[in-house]
Amino acid sequence: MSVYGVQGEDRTDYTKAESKAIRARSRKLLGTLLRPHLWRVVVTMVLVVVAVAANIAGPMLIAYGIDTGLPSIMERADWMPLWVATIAYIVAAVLAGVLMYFYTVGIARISQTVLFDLRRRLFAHAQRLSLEFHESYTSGRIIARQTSDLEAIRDLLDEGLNELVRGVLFMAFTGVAMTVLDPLSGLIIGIALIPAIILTRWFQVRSTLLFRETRTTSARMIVHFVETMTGIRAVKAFRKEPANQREFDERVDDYRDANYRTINIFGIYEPGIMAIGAVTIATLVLVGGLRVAEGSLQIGVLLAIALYARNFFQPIQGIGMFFNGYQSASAALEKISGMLEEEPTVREPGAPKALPESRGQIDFDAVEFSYSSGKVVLPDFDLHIPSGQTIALVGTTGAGKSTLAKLVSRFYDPTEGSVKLDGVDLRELSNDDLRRAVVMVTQEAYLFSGTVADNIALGKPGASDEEIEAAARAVGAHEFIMALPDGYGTDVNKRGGRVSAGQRQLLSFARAFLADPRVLILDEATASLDIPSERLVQEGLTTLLDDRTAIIIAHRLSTVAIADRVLVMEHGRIIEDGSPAELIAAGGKFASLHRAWRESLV
Ligand SMILES: Nc1ncnc2c1ncn2[C@@H]1O[C@H](COP(=O)(O)OP(=O)(O)OP(=O)(O)O)[C@@H](O)[C@H]1O
Repeated sequence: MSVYGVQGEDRTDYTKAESKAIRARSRKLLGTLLRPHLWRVVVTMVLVVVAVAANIAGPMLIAYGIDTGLPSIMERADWMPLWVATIAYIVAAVLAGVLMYFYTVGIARISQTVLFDLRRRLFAHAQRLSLEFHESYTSGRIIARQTSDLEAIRDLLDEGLNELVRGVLFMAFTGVAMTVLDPLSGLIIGIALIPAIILTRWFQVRSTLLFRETRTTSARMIVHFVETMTGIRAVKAFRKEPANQREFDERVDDYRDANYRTINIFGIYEPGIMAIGAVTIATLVLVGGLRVAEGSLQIGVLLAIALYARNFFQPIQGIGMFFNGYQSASAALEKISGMLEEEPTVREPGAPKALPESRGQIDFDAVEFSYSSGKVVLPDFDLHIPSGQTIALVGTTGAGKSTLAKLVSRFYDPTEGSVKLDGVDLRELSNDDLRRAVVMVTQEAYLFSGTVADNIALGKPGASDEEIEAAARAVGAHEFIMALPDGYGTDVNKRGGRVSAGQRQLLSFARAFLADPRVLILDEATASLDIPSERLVQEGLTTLLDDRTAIIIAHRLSTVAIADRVLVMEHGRIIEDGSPAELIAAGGKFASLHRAWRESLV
């Protein structure tokens, strides 16, 4: 099994070599994200080192003030050392504050820029990837990459990393300062660090497991909720409410238990660290106090040691938490880097060929096609469509009609052979030329947020209002548009702007009319249309098909009447090919379909 791209995203049984490859991929991504900010990273690191050092100087200055400043006042009435200590203390505090501000702002700027860059890259990449990718990688997963995964990385960059850097520096500097002031105290704090590390390690291992459990139980709870609500009609129709409620209760129960357990370990960890801190301070004060009494330690030093020790263990919790954030962020980064590793299967050529002036002749030359699953959908396909012809594709479900349409619009490339438009292999055309020449109107007739006019104008960016209206008139959409609250300016997502399925279809016809492609592919949606809307759509269709090559995946036999030629497909092959009249006369498959349809009308 491979770990390339998003494959194996759900696997947990990676071999060592595979894990290494995945980690290397994440590191590489992180590298490319951070490299442009390298100097800024260095500057912020210098800032934080100096800020923490200035902060650490405080207790030492207090020790100096007490041990040197006070005796010199009492013995020589010399106030100078105390003044020096006080002013230095203030300067150090202000310096630490100011530098910490610049560090915080600097690190936030880096992390925000990195996140911005990553978000943009992900979006651009997801749009660039071929339809093949999107047909197998669900939109839910892409959304998770763009939301929860990026949030995990954001949490780490904004909070976790900051706490780690400050915490580690603070502890290291404090340890050094204590050792310099009094080596014995340094040794004591060093010894106290051992149980603190053991406890933190225990917390880290437990909390990783528990956080994972909270995430899983919460996801299971949400999935059940979403499933119930999206299927609420079926739930009510089949009286599934009590069963669903029971299941939901169980999942909430699991989630609650997981949360209890998490809170429980926090309840042990935090007081545990506090207790270690308290025992350490007590020991330091006791040992230090005895030595002060003995005269081998100055009182100011003892005070500084106590001040240091009081804050010493504070950052350790943040450092422990960092590793949790780190784990979810690195899992997120692994998934994101996997998606970014995917390459479009349909690529634009480096040196595209120009499309000759012509009106859309299509040729399938010895085309063989299979989806990545390996099943051959079109085994050996030859087809010549002269320009201007209107083709109706008919056939049983799964025969390969949509596949053929997807090959003409180059959403996929053939496995063998070639598909040509006006004599040029589609693989040699630029995306711009191809999209201008071939337009596919899908069943869903998707409307984007914006006005009716915006939606029609998608066919030809920058189209004038007159052009938009002319297109709408041509396909017979003008009347219903004028009846909308704001006419062409109606927002399609607002109440009142809601359009019916048939009207949506007409809007997508107007869009295609405005685009004026050489080749139009139409996956005709029918089920949702009533007879008057169907008639409306039929009229729009006739205008739309004029003067261009058209391939209609015909679910309705009434559409077939306007076709010049009918292709009947079965198992990826054309089994009948001719004008509607010829095929009816020949008495084959199409004739019997046609007969059944005529009978159903009576
Ligand atoms: N994205 C895909 N990945 C793998 N196999 C696919 C994919 N899309 C379609 N197929 C398979 O290819 C075959 C042809 O499908 P296609 O959608 O072209 O049929 P169709 O004739 O358009 O059917 P319908 O009338 O039901 O839309 C089917 O067996 C289907 O299972």
